[in-house]
Amino acid sequence: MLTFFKPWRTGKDLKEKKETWDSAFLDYQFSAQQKFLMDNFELRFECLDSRDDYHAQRKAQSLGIDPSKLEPDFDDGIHFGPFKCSDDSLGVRERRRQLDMQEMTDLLANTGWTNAKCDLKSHIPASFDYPSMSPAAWRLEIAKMKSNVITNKLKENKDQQYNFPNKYPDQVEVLDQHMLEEKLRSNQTQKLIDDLCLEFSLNLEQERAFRIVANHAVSSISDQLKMYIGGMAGTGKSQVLKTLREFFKRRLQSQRMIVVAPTGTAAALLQGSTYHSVFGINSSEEGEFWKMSASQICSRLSGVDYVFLDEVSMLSCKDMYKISAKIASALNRPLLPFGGMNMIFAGDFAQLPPAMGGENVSLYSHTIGTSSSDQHASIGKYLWHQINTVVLLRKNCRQTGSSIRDVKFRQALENMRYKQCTAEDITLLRSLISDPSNESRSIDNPRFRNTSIILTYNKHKDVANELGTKRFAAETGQMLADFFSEDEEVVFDELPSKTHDRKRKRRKATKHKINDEVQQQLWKQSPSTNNMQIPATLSLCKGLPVMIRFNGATELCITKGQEGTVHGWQAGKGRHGQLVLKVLYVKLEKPSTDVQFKDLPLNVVPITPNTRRINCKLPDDRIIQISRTQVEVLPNFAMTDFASQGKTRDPNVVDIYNSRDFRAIYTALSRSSSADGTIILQGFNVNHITGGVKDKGGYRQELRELEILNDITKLRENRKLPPSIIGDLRGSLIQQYRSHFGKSHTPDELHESLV
Ligand SMILES: Nc1ncnc2c1ncn2[C@@H]1O[C@H](COP(=O)(O)OP(=O)(O)OP(=O)(O)O)[C@@H](O)[C@H]1O
Repeated sequence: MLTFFKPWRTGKDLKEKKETWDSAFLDYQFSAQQKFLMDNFELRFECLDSRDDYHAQRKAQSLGIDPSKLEPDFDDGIHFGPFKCSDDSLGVRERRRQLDMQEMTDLLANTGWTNAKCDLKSHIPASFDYPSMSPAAWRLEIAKMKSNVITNKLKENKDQQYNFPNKYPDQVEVLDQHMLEEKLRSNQTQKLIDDLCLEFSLNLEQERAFRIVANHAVSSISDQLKMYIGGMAGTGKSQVLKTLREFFKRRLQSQRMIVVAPTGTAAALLQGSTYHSVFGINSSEEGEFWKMSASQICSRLSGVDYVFLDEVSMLSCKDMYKISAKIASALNRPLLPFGGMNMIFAGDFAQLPPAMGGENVSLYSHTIGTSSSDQHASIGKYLWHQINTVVLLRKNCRQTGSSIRDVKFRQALENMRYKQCTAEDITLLRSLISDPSNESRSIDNPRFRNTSIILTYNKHKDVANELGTKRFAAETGQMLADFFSEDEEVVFDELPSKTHDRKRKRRKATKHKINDEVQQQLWKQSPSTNNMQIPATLSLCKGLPVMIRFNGATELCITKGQEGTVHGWQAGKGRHGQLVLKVLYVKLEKPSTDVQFKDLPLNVVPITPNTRRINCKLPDDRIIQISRTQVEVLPNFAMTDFASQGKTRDPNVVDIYNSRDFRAIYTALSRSSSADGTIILQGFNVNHITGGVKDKGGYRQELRELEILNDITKLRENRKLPPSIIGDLRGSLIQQYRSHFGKSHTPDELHESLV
């Protein structure tokens, strides 16, 4: 403070040789203004603490916790002191959570869903002699197999690679005989494109989307492709992807296209990877923490010309920026959007927005770009507006039934996208609600009772999983084995009361054994009480349906969202003498590719425990940070709407009573392929699906603009695009379109609620 406020040229001006700093400080007469400034010196650090609190609140929100009830010291454990916990001090939030869970328990019990009445003994796998390998040895084996798959892929890529003419004009390139044979090849290629359209029975729009990419891929000089394939759920966006994959495969160029998605579940469905793992982007929600250099990403992108990113609605503007920046830095082309890589985005904006931040951070958010606070998000939105080729698919290939109810169901879903359900739609949707008095339309019907339920909150998922597990054990005549987590308390160093350094110090953390009383409390807590949903206690039996909850090795289908059943396990004793899982063997359900581990049956994979640092809620509402070691799987009797996005499910059981808005309801219901294959567990909020999207400015504008871009793309493909409509950006294209066709002109297929 003296150096700041006392005039000085040498140290002696500040204090005499024998004087202490303290006495020099006390002797100096600071002015009132200086004292005021000194009082506020800690302001910055207080702001940083507030920022951390805010982040913690947002995290809590994602856990379904009311942030207004958060204690001010919800941070990272620093204020926490030694753990103490007592049963009789239930916190407000915990009490409410338990009430909510009880409601769901009662609801399921009243429908008869919890009663054991089938004989499922055939679901128990035969006993098997597992190789006696430690978890570490299995981890090594997984790493080895994963690296083999990657090496083989790279080798295949190298063998298949041949030089394509340079895509960038004004650059000289030596062409070989290979290029002279191009004409012959181009005829063969056109035949291949035609054949594939027939083989995959592509409809008109699907074919248009496929041809745009395929022709781009065979053209010797093409601009960077920046494309979006949209359309309502089930219109076959993934089908176009399948056709493209086959196209590249038949041309021995599989390496040219990679497929990525924002979540492990979506990626697993497409046999792709999360974009985090491919581009080395960290994500706490997906539990992915990558340290990848630009050269590593570059080697991953070697030979890749197309990136297909599905479920784009779940991407935030910031995510878009990160993806572009990573690709540009890996390819060393910082001046080009996405580093010049051809990008194909697919998805439906009527489905769920990003999990963290929702609509406000989505690609169509109206608030992004209006403040200077988040430039990355603004750049991300600008990048999204670089997409100038749009194909909107119209024909619903999922709900294809021709019965009157199916036609009505399709219409209701179509109207739901625009929050414009009619009275007739509501009547139809009400007829889908589970009816205990009608055996065929009850959730207790054998057709529906063994299907996992799509719902909104993780706490409700916990209830369904717990009750479903008990029921399954009873129906298979097995005892449940409880496997407990190994937890350690994470204690942070105290921060000095005054920070002299401008730089904020990172607090060191040390791990300590948790006392038995608190450990018992933690083991009773359900998975949704921690931010990564790692179960404290896993109750398992053989054949039990489970879902893998971490991205271990996408190449071996050990991916977050992959479904399977328990095949067997190796157990041991933990620090508290409790039963712990050493290895869980999971039989994969419909894996995207067969996985064969040595000495294990086909598609049985070993899952070993992971150690993660998590925020865990105690019954008295305090949030503590612990380090938990556990096998990351959960029973699969329910899943959240986020996990369901992209799936086709028949039958489809949904609980949309708590859905946040029309997009969540639409996502859950549109998984189904027929009206009769759909059961709604309880009622729904009619206001969520009626009233139109007039108040959803960004969403409405996005849909309108995509329709115009779709029209422009169609005109361009048919060579009917007026020459005045040129450009590379959404804004200018739409402006020229409007000035050519008139401001009030709208594409023919624009939904009436968007007019
Ligand atoms: N041209 C087609 N011919 C026959 N079946 C098709 C066709 N296109 C798609 N399907 C089928 O329709 C269903 C839905 O298709 P798909 O999953 O590709 O839709 P989507 O648009 O990606 O859906 P979502 O938005 O929900 O992810 C799938 O079962 C798929 O096999």
